[in-house]
Amino acid sequence: MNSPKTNRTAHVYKWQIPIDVGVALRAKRISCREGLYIELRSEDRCGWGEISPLPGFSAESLEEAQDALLCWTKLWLSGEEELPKLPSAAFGISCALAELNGTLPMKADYRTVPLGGCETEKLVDKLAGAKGEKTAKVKVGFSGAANDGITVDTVLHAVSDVRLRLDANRSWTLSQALDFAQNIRPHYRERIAFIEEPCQSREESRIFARQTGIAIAWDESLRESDFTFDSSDIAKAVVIKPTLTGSLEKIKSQAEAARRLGMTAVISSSLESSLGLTQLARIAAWLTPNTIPGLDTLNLMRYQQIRPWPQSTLELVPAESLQRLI
Ligand SMILES: O=C(O)CCC(=O)c1ccccc1C(=O)O
Ligand SMILES: [Mg+2]
Repeated sequence: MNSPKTNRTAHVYKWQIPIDVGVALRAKRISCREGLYIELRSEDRCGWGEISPLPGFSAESLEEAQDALLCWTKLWLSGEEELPKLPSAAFGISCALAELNGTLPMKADYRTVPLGGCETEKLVDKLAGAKGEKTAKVKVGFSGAANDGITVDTVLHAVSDVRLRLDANRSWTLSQALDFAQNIRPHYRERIAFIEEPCQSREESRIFARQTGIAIAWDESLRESDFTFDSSDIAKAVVIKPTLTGSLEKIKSQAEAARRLGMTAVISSSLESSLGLTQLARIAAWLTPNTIPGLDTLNLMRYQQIRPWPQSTLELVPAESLQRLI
């Protein structure tokens, strides 16, 4: 059901949250996460969305996203519906519209895959004590490829029921990536669910997968203009970051394209605030019900806003405390 064109109201909020990005962002360090919220009302219904382009990852700036959002809001109030082109704005607005229209299911997947760097002892301790499905995500590519391989092998050896998602963010040449694999015992390699983007080029990453038997996933590649879903692609998974991708419709079509090819689609964070993250948990439960999403980034932030993540002990800042633009 679409909202009637009369009785519409809208607010836009601007916010900043101190953040310690740790290993999540590599060289692109930021100390403050900034963004916008849109709040749409029609009759007695309400929908929220988060628009927070990620510096170093989004092509658009916050200023550009804000201009697009304010312009769209004016048009929506007068009865228009068409989404802006900028991915962060299209994503946040489409979430707000989906909430308003009741098309974003409430059921959420609040499981996360704990995210960390290659600090063996910490990781082994944390995983040894974990219950249920043991999957962790480890950022590699910081301390030399061979070293990373040794660490990964050690963790797979120490925690016999762990599965790892690894992320190299295109750090390695093919020969470095092969050095990494060389240090992981072949029978442990199947417990690497995937490694995201091991090499600088897609073709090298594919050679790495063929030569080592280690599953690879596309993250950055998925958002490049020459990327296509291809049934002969050796990659086992794709990482979908909605803030960097666009509308819910586009997210849905990528998740469906992956499923048709038998690839795993993983909904993942672009360091959204708790409002956006809880919506990503709902999107994951809806579109990728058999896959734990990659949303372990809330604890990098100083506090939550508007909506709390269940079990989080971070302070929750309500809408009334945020700066309202309209
Ligand atoms: O995917 C996850 O599990 C966590 C999110 C994450 O790693 C990330 C977060 C922001 C920007 C880039 C990345 C990345 O995948 O490299
Ligand atoms: Mg990644």
